[in-house]
Order: sequence, then structure tokens, then C-alpha cells
Amino acid sequence: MIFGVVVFPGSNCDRDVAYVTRDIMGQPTRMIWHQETDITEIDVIVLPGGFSYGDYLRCGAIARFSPIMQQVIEHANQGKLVIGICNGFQVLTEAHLLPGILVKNRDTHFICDRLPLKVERNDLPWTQLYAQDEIITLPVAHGEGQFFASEQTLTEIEGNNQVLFRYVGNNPNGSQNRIAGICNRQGNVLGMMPHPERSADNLVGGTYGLKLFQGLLESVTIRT
Ligand SMILES: NC(=O)CC[C@H](N)C(=O)O
Repeated sequence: MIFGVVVFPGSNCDRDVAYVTRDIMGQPTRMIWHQETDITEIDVIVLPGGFSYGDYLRCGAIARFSPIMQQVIEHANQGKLVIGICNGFQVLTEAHLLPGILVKNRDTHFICDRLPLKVERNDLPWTQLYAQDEIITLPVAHGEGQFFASEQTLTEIEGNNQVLFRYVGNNPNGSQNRIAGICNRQGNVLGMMPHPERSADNLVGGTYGLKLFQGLLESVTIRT
């Protein structure tokens, strides 16, 4: 399985992802500069965390116009796998590959923590190695991670079971319905604020996140 990690100016979790997919899992991994336009060999596209374009305007709002995003949209429309982590999630909502938006945290300050999450469904490649309703702990680090959607969109998201991860206990950023990660209707595009790539090595505090990447090895594409 070939992973492609998109690098925008200001990305800072790109090498963390490659450490997991290439060094820990032994899978071919290509770093993709955001101006590239040929990514046909890639199976899983990862939009990593960070501060693309310095978070100017809104997080992810400028990265959304990078040349690579046209390929990311085509890849997603073909039913292939795309994951956006933290800033990557913000880019995916700005690109309208996922519904809703991420706005400033309820308490306005940057949050850096390890938080419990509930796995809401495990019938997708992303979560198939977790148990249904499993409580896992992942690192979070963001300033604009409050998920917001219109009432109608929120009803659709919940009705289609698009929530994959929900904060349990304390709601760290004020996200509606405690949403921490959602997928598109087809399930092939995932966006999440917590960082699974920072939870893949016991040396840095746990391996809950590794299971998400390992689950992908068992299914390259899902049908739409
Ligand atoms: N870790 C990240 O990807 C941070 C995302 C974004 N820059 C924010 O602060 O919300």
C-alpha cells in the first residue's frame, strides 16, 4: 500500500505520519509537495497537521487552493482513501470534501492534551481494528478545533452515522455533539482533530493511533 503525505508550506506533522507508515509499518510512503499534480500511484492520501500558510485567513482556507487539492478531490471521488488530521481536517472541510467547519476553540486558547475518545463505528477501514464503542486516548493540539455545522447538516451527519470519533468526558473545544472526527457519506474520506500519528510508538505514550493506519492495510479502496 502506497501512502502519500501532502506537504503544504507550514505543515509540521508530515514527518510524524511518514515515521508511522514508512518506519513503523514498513509501507512505501511518498512525501508530496503541494504543487505536485501526479499522484496516480498513491493508495492513501494523508493531509497532515500543522499550520499551512500560517493559519492566515482561516486554518486550511489557503491550502485548499494548492494545486494538489484537485488531485485529492479526484482521488476521493474515485472512492479511494483520504485522511485529514487536524490541519488536514480543516483543509478537507474548506475543500468541501467533508461537511461542517472548524472554528476557534470555545475557550479561545490553544489546547495541547491527551484525551479520551469513543470509537462510534468500526465498519470502515479507518476503525476496523477497534472494538465498537471502544474508548481510546489520542493527543490533541489545536487552536481551531471546534466542529460546527448547521442544524440540518448536523442532523444529516448523525443520521448517516458519519461520526467516527467523539470526545468523552470533557468537551475540550466546544464541538457540537462532541464531534472529534467525521467521514463523508461514502466513508472513504476521514477528518479528525486528534492525532493518531502521534500515538503509534510506546516510547511516546501509547499506540492507539497505530491501529487506524494498520486497519488500512486490509482494504485499499471501498466502493461508493
Ligand atoms: N496541529 C494542528 O494541525 C493545528 C491545526 C491548526 N493550526 C490549529 O491550531 O487549529
